[in-house]
Amino acid sequence: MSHVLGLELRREAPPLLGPLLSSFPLPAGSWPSQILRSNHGSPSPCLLGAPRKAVGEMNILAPVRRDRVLAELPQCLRKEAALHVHRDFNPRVTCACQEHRTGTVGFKISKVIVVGDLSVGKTCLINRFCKDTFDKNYKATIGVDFEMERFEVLGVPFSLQLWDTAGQERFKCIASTYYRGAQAIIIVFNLNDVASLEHTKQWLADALKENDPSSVLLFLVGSKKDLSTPAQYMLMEKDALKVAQEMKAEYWAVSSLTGENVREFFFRVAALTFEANVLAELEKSGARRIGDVVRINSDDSNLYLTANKKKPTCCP
Ligand SMILES: Nc1nc2c(ncn2[C@@H]2O[C@H](COP(=O)(O)OP(=O)(O)OP(=O)(O)O)[C@@H](O)[C@H]2O)c(=O)[nH]1
Ligand SMILES: [Mg+2]
Repeated sequence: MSHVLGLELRREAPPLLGPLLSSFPLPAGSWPSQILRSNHGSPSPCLLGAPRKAVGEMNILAPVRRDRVLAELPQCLRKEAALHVHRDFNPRVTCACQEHRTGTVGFKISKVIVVGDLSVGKTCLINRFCKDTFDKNYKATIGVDFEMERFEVLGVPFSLQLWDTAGQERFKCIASTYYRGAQAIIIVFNLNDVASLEHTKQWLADALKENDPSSVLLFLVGSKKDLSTPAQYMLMEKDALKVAQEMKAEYWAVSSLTGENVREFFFRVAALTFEANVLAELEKSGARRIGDVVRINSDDSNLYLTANKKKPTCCP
């Protein structure tokens, strides 16, 4: 155990999770073990002794919920700012799943970090998807929190660990120590606050310092859509699409209050992370054919991450 700025951290995963987490990167072996929140946007010392949410409590081995099963590729929101616009999963991925050649995918936890200004709605977004709840009162995240969400993609079990980070400047140093090893970065801004959109570039730069920009998947998410009129939304969307294109991120607009696009968005994150993971496994295992290259940062204006469109040899 150790204490970082008053937060108690467990240094080892429980034995049961050891093999599952062996490939899961964490800074210095640390695990956050509790959610610390205040009721008015500031830390409350009385909460420091609150019951801990241990890693062992994560619902990692429970059966996959029926509504977390993905048989088809969920589509992007806007073709102008999408990671790719293919209608279906990469055929090599579909084929590998049918033939049970997905390597460690299915036993691996993919790390997704959620960053953005304070109060943009990161925690509410995660809670809407994972718990189907919405809290209208602002409770600042202190440091980091996480939720585990299990999926079944093309018949293969797949888990996302969603890391909810603090947007408040004073907690940023704690949160940033958890950026490392992300497979996807979700940068959230408030659709009703243009400054929060401008700040997304800095959030991305900070998150990329700890990650490999060539392999991480980026999502730019506008929150609180329910608070914009259609006209206001259209104006903001124009700017947001531009920023997303510059970042090579996939653009989404959501409301955690109404639930609009929340499920669709996280399904898309799960599907694209899964697809990238299986392709990486195939590459590692040597199944990849010479010349069948995954291009990152493609010149194709719509496709930031795209695979060679030639038919694979393993499928008809
Ligand atoms: N109307 C509306 N309010 C929202 C929505 N999402 C979040 N909020 C409100 O915005 C406030 C901040 O939400 P949080 O999710 O706590 O924000 P956060 O980004 O996690 O903030 P930090 O933890 O400080 O970084 C809360 O009062 C929420 O109720 C939304 O979709 N619509
Ligand atoms: Mg929060």
